[in-house]
Amino acid sequence: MNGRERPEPRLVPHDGAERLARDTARRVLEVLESAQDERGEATLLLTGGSMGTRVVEELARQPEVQAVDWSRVNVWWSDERFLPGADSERNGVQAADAWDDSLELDWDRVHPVAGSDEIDTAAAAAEDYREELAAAAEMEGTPGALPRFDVALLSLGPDTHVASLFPGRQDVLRSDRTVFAVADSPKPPPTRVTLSLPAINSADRVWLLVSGTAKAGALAAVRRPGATPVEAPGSAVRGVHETLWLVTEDALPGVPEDPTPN
Ligand SMILES: O=C(O)[C@H](O)[C@@H](O)[C@H](O)[C@H](O)COP(=O)(O)O
Repeated sequence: MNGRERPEPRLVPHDGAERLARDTARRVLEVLESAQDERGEATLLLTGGSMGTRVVEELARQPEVQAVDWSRVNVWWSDERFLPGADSERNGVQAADAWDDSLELDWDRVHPVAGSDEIDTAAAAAEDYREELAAAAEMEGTPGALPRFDVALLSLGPDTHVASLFPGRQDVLRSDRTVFAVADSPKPPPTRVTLSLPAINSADRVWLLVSGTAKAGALAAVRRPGATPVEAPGSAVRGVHETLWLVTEDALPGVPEDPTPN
């Protein structure tokens, strides 16, 4: 494999959403533990949506939770809904509500996107997040404008969107900024802040969660050979070292080509 090639996505079917959330939480814990063993800290890029939140809820329930030093875990979001900071529809607020207090984070290492009551516009919130990411990269000595993400969790939308990168929009292809504002989102609320596709794809591992029959069409679309990022943004996510499509069996139309039972 040369430096620019990335492994193809690996499809991992699961028997139901509960198993998917639990097994993903265990995978996350394993990655965080080995990142901390390697360099003393670990960095998680979280997603919004119901599946991302379920995975967060499951973390504290796994035996492996003890192996992670939560005070040395950095947390970022791949997208945020531009709403007041405490709004319960914010991805950061939903994750904080799902977070078990026994996992004692250092809140200085948790990086929510600025809320609409803290900063004037989504564009300004995006710029602020861009700067915060770049400052973290500089502090840890990672070249470029992004810190090292050990794992990016994403959840596939029914229209194939990931984070706030929606199909049919050219901003899916943006590479001029690591973070930008999104207007007129088809999924409410309309105004959002998102990491760009290349920023998400800078993660060592990208894991795409796909749960339920309602996502079957979207999964088929991202698996279609030749799918383009604009047609199906979920098809274009690739981690540097690993991409997993962590799916429930009911999102699969039939027997997968190369199933890796879990
Ligand atoms: O802010 C958001 O809504 C998201 O980050 C979005 O990309 C979400 O992750 C998907 O729409 C899947 O959401 P579900 O897991 O709820 O289906």
